[in-house]
Amino acid sequence: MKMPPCMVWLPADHRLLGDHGHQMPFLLLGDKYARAVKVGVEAQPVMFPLADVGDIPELLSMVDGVMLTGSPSNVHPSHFDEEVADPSLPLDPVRDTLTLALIKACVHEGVPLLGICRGFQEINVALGGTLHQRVHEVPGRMDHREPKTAPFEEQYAPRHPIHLAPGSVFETWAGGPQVMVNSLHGQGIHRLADGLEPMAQAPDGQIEAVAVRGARTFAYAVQFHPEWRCWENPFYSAIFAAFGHACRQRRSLRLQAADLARHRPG
Ligand SMILES: N[C@@H](CCC(=O)NCCCC(=O)O)C(=O)O
Repeated sequence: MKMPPCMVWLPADHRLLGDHGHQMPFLLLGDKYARAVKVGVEAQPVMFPLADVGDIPELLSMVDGVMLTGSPSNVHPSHFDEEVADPSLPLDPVRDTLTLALIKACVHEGVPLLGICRGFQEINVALGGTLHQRVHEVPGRMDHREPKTAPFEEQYAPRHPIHLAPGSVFETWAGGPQVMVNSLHGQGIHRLADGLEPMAQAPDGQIEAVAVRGARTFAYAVQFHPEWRCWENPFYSAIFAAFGHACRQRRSLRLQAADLARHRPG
């Protein structure tokens, strides 16, 4: 019997699109994230448009993993008891409401979870941590933002090294103690949530990868963008391959549970 594809949930961004003053709300998912799931994870990306917090238990029972994508929008600072530092930057409160609850559910239920950039920041905030709203204005920190007017190949090019926790899976995936990564973020971890363990740091000390302490399955997040042409980068592709392995493990358990339920008498 052909196994059904692994299903990975990528929550949508919410943006107003349009011109001439007429804008409509859209639900968006970046192609490169969906493609990284398709090619790197070998799974089917699903978005569940308009999903809300009450839908999480049922929708989680239908998927094998959750991937929280990057986004130009920032996590609303009210979630870490701050005022908005730069009102010119986009926010996405609808996404915040869903993802912050979804993260807790994934950790509680043991659903494989991968956070990328904004997703990395959401995981830290959901578990009680805080963010620098403008890393580049923090004394001693580099400017981690991308050159916005440069071609995408330059924006997503390797920008700085990260030093990996000795003996960690990240060191294994990288094949050594440090590796170059891209960098496209203005926000970053300030206070690390107690439930997270740092896995990598930039030369200026900025945390660049974390693991959920005591997780029963894959539960990692990265500040950089491994989805960018992941099939061309052994480190990036190793992250998605490990995520895919965890998703397939969950799929087997899910299908076994469904089979038992079907054959349960009465
Ligand atoms: N807005 C946050 C997160 C930055 C982020 O996710 N950048 C990527 C945006 C484009 C893409 O999806 O690749 C911050 O500024 O720190």
